[in-house]
Amino acid sequence: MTKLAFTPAVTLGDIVDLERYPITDRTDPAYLDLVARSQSLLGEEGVAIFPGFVRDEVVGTMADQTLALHPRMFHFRENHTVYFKPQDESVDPEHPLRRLMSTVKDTVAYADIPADNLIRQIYQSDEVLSFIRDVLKLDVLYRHADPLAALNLQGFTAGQQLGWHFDRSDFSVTLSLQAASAGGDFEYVRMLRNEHDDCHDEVRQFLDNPATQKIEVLPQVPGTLTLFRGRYSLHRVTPVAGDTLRLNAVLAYVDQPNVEFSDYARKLFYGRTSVEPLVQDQRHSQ
Ligand SMILES: O=C(O)CCC(=O)C(=O)O
Ligand SMILES: [Fe+2]
Repeated sequence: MTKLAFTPAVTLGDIVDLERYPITDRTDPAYLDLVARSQSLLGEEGVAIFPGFVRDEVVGTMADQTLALHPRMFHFRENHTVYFKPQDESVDPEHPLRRLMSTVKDTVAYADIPADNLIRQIYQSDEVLSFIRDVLKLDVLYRHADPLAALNLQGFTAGQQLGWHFDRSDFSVTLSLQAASAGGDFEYVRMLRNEHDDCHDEVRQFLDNPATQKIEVLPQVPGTLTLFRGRYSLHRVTPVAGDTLRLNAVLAYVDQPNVEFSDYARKLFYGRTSVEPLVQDQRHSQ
């Protein structure tokens, strides 16, 4: 794959395939058609994917820039319930309110992503923000204001994974940068709970025997932008195998301005509460 050397004059059109995704003109009939199709996909399937959103020759550079940060990533390891609620010790051990899933991944906080990383250009783009807002049918959408959580890069090495969970947010936006040689697929079960019911019985049945539900799979194709509604659809990233890391970016957008993480959440996800970089020893301490 040819690599694009970084120059400060790189424009959005050098990075995003604007012929395929004409997001710079929100009155273009092709744009309106793209948004309408994506809105119905997201409504019906809970997911809308945009393959080739980032041009092939650029995504390799983004993967290299991410890989260069790997030694500085925070090693995140947490056992959690699928609901991310504290374990309920009063129910039996196999109950989903007590059963623990394992998540292990390496993360780069926003503050640690160098200014010349091309992923910043996508996150800072107002055109990308408006496109996502239009597909989500929202009147307003903001970049996350947290200096650590706004934009993250993730790396999954062999054995690392994201355990089954429901998101605490209505939607997520991710960009795949590199696929693992094996594993690292995104799997989901559509609408396994709903607004009114956490569906403990169905979730328990599924965890006991995954064949009780239809599992859909999104293989990771570099350059693909994914919008996913994960609050009610159970999902995970399967354990990575082999030497090639699964790399992606998580772009955090919210429907309110000035949203920041609590100190507790910062410490949990990034190992620190301030924007100052971690000292080496703390990064891979677990
Ligand atoms: O890495 C991914 O593809 C999904 C991430 C995810 O589900 C999450 O961060 O909640
Ligand atoms: Fe998730």
